[in-house]
Amino acid sequence: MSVLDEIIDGVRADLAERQARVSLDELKERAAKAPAPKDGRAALRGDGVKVICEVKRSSPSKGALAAIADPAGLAADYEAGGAAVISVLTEQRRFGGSLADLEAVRARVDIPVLRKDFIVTSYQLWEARAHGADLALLIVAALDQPALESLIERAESIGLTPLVEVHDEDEVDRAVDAGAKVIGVNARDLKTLEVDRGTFERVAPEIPDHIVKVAESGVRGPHDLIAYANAGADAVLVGESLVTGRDPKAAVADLVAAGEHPALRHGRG
Ligand SMILES: O=P(O)(O)OC[C@@H](O)[C@@H](O)c1c[nH]c2ccccc12
Repeated sequence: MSVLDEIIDGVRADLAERQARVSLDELKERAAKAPAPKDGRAALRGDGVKVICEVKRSSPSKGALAAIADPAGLAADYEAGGAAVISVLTEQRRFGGSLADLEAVRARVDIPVLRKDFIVTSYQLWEARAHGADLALLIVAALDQPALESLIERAESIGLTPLVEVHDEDEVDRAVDAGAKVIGVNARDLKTLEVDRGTFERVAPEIPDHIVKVAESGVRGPHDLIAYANAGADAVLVGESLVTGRDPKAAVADLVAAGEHPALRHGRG
């Protein structure tokens, strides 16, 4: 059994417990009262490389990364540093996240917020919207093709922008066929947890121009952002190096400044 399968087993168990407590109708009522969704796709493409900053306490590969007593305060620092989108991990067992974190971040920042989790049913999309998310991650490796298609469609109908995550060329084809408009290439293989920073450069040429391209994982600082930008990334998603660093706001500002360098704009689509 791969790490991804193990994570999803845990996610399904926690999900069953929440479904027993909160009905879908209740979630839909809460979603109707949530702040109107912001355009996640528009936030990720424009002048310069956009930076998605993640609230991440732990990871399956490294265990505890940072205590993060105040996730909303961290998100506010990210926003002040120039982040385009905040990613909030809500998976509990391996990443130490929660829907409470999502809601706290939503209440504090004005930029779009991404629910980062292992989404396998539309119930989780309603949860995302009910707690104020504007985007939701859908991981191709975790879903069969009919499920991927229907979750993309459902996310859009709820007002969420799906960020569809891939790790190789075959998954790009599946994402494109399913109608993805924003694709994230994860440098980390969720089945083995290995990071290969060459993944984006290899896989991105398969992604059609009209689709927004996000390079995920492994960004240690501006040099990694520049490498991803030169390989065609519209945006990068950064977690670990921000939560483990001393000054997240300054670190984000350095990334944003690197991504706004005029030399990078040439040739990006
Ligand atoms: O901490 P990093 O290497 O900066 O990576 C962030 C993000 O890409 C990573 O957390 C991630 C990418 N895809 C995921 C899917 C599930 C959980 C986590 C992730």
